[in-house]
Formats: sequence, C-alpha cells, structure tokens
Amino acid sequence: MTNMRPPQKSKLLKVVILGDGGVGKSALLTRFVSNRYEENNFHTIGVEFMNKDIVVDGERFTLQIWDTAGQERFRALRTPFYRGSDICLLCYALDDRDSLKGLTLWRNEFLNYADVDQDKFPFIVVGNKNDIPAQKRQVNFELVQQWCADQKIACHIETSSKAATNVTDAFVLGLRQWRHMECVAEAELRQQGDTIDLTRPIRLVQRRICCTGGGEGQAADGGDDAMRSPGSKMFGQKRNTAKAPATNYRL
Ligand SMILES: Nc1nc2c(ncn2[C@@H]2O[C@H](COP(=O)(O)OP(=O)(O)OP(=O)(O)O)[C@@H](O)[C@H]2O)c(=O)[nH]1
Repeated sequence: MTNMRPPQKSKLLKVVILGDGGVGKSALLTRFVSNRYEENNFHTIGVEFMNKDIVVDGERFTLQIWDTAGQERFRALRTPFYRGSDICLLCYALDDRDSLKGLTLWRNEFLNYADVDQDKFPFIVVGNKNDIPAQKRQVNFELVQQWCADQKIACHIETSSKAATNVTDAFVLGLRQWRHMECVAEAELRQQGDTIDLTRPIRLVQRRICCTGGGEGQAADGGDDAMRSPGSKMFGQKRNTAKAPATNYRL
C-alpha cells in the first residue's frame, strides 16, 4: 500500500499546422518536438504527425501535431485530416508577403473541412522566420494584428525555428487559448443550467467514427462542439521594440 497519488492523466489534443509551402511548418514542428533544425527540408507530401508531451500550468498534455503540405497540389491529401482538431496554427513567413495573404484561404479551408465554429475555435497565427534581417522583412507586425482583429483571432506570435525563438511559446499559446475557450464554454453551460446527459453516449461515438486520425483527442476530453465557446476577447499588446520576439499575448 502506498499513499502516493496516481499520476495525473495526460489530455490528448490534436493540433494542426497550416500555411503556404515553405513558411517553415515542418521546421517549427521539428524544433518543438526534437529541438533540431534543418536548413534543407523536403516539401511535406500530404501530412505527417508527431506527438509531444508537455506540462502547462500544472496540467499534462499530449499534443498530436499534424504537419500538413502547404502546396496546393496536395490539398486533397491534407484536408481529410482536419476533422477532430482542437487547435490550429496558421503560419506565414515574415519574408513572404503572399504567405500572409494566404492565411484567409487557409482559415477558410480549415473551417470547411474541420467543421468547427469559427468564433469558438482556438486559432493561433504564427509568423515564422523572425531571425531574418530587418531589410528582408515583408510583413509588418501591426498589419497582422489588424488581420487577426478582423478575424476575431486572439493570438498572434512571431517565431524562429532556426534560432529557436518562441517556438514552444506558440504551442503553449495554443493550449492556453484552448483552455480559455473550454472555461468560457463551461461557464456558459452552467449559466444555461445545462446538464451533461451521461445516458447519451451514442452521439459521441458517431463523432469519433467521423474523425480521421486524432479523433481520440476530442473523445478524451469530451470535445463536443457544445463544450467550446467564443474566444473573441482580444489580447491586444503591441511589440515594445522592433527586435523583440513578438507576440500579442503574455505567456
Ligand atoms: N531563416 C529561417 N528559415 C527557416 C525557418 N524555418 C524554416 N526555414 C527555411 O524554410 C525552408 C522551408 O521550411 P519547411 O519547414 O520545409 O516549410 P513547410 O512550411 O513545411 O513547407 P511545405 O512542406 O512545402 O508545406 C527550410 O528549408 C528552411 O530553409 C526559420 O525560422 N528561419
């Protein structure tokens, strides 16, 4: 006999990384999971995923992170994997103006295939390659802030997979935003006097079958749409200096 508490269960969440080809999605994932960086990556074909365990605010999570192909020709290969996602990282590169323009399309593609409520889903906007020299920068931080505000996206962060800047923070931001939305949803349910009917598991089981690769993440945390809620509160914080790693969110 022992008085030790059983170890806390880890919550499984599915994270999808989207963005134009070459913005550094694979580099971001490799840096986060293995703390490695490769200068010459091959284009991703379809999707790849890796798991990463992380403790945030005392809570254990296993992130199942899906790296998708940014090239248009792989569209049909990647879209079936959006369902069942808990968090979505929308990536652009700071030296590629067009990759920022592409974010609207990426967001729409995700919303179409993931079948989630746009105001109740944690999107994180990630500007990668912030190690580049100032003269190569094509995307202004404030411009992205405005785009995020227009889309009601609360979180924006600049990262560098090469220099290992803010990479873990981007995922932590996603987790915190997910948690925030869960809390708001729970509060809303309590206010409405809703109760969870434990005699009706059938709908959840049906959803799990629909999910491709990673539906468990939703099942494990009771990821019913009804459990999500608007996260429209903006965390507007401007960068202090031009050089500082940027985020609009205090970690
Ligand atoms: N300077 C800089 N270059 C980066 C960074 N991250 C990635 N790169 C470069 O960008 C190239 C493309 O990165 P990938 O991670 O393959 O891009 P991707 O978005 O996964 O591309 P697809 O697989 O085609 O969708 C890499 O080969 C690196 O040379 C970064 O943080 N800084």
